[in-house]
Amino acid sequence: MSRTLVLVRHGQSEWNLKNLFTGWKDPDLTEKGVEEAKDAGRSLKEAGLIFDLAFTSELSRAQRTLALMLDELGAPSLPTIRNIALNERDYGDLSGLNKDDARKKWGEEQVHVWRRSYDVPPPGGESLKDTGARVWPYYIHDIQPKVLGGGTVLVVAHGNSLRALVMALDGLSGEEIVGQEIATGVPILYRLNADSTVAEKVVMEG
Ligand SMILES: O=C(O)[C@@H](CO)OP(=O)(O)O
Repeated sequence: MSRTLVLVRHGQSEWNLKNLFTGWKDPDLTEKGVEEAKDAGRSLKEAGLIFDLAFTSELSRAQRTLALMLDELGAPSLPTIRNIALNERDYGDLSGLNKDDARKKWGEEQVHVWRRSYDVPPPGGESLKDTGARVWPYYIHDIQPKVLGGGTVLVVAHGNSLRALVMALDGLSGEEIVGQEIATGVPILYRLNADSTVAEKVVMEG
């Protein structure tokens, strides 16, 4: 019984590089992002992981990261399910704005609250709690059964959609999640017990 779940944030995007709030906007990966995706695929291959199924969002940066990883894993036609529930948090009116310009306009602290707090939404967008309210049910109904059925499942998504998932898997509070960052292209491996609790977590850094 593998019961293995691997979470990967997409590689660096053009808008990560330009320091823009991205949310549901759809920029491509940078060259560095392409390399990060390939490295993630290679390290999972070296670790001997053989996936049964992959999930990703409706956004190109995650889909392209997944495709690059699957090429490295030698599994380019792995069954893949795309769902909007795994999309990045909707950044609302901040989408497309430069993060430093936003800090100048609204102040460092307010921007940090919008970016990392649990339940304060950015103007016109989703809080992490709102994001979790779509990510977690999707995990429970669609992803978790595949893992508990004994599968090895890959999820390639986004910084905040994965923060919402990690918060629930790790049992973190609204205060604890503030300090959690998900690095681009660094696989986070969970092995689950039969009762769905986490048996082991490994962050596969370089
Ligand atoms: O802009 C975004 O959509 C996210 C992820 O890149 O940014 P932040 O890290 O500020 O939540």
